[in-house]
Amino acid sequence: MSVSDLQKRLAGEAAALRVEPGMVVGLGTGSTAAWFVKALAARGLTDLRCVPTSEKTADLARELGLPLTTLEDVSRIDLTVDGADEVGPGLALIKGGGAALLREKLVWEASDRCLVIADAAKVVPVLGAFPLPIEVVAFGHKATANRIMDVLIDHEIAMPARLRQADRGVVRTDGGNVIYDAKCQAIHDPVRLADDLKLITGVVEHGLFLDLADEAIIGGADGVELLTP
Ligand SMILES: O=C(CO)[C@H](O)[C@H](O)COP(=O)(O)O
Repeated sequence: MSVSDLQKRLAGEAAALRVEPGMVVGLGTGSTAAWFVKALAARGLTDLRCVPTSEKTADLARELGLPLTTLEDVSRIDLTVDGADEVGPGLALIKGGGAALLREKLVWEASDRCLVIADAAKVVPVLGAFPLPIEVVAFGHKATANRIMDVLIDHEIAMPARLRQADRGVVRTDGGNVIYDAKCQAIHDPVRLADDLKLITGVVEHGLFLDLADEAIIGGADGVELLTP
């Protein structure tokens, strides 16, 4: 197992210990969240109800016997545990590397507590080295991308956002949207950028998760470290 995988696993296992019987738990998406899901299933807690943030996580949770529910069927989620692509100052995050940002944000916003889990390499002094995912409605997405570019230029970001592709062609999210990844290098005003992106018609969501995380468990060389905003 690679060093980063080991650190992800440590963080996921530590987070699973935070879950109590009877809780409604939000299950994040990605390789770190998968460690959490496996460790949670291994605890065999009773009366859990789990809200997955993607079809992929739902499949894993189902396979491991975790009881699933949906955001429509629960009024609140007690605790959501999810990974991140970057963890910046104040626990401002970039998420969406796994294309689940919209469902993730919906689940996070319905949660009483949100716990981020990550390996140490994800902790950064300034957000933006990881390309910022922006989820866009497929209809007219090239026109929307032009308007995203205008906003990026206004934020002194010169690189155009790139349509996310995989081996099988353009990546579609679980909701059928496409993703543009914006190479920002450094995001100096994440709050203004988040607001400006949300104002563009056709932008469904972006991967800036600001003021949402309550705590982070970071896996490192010497075990786990806790971070708070
Ligand atoms: O936001 C996400 C998915 O949309 C993931 O949490 C993020 O990409 C981190 O993934 P990993 O744990 O595999 O590094």
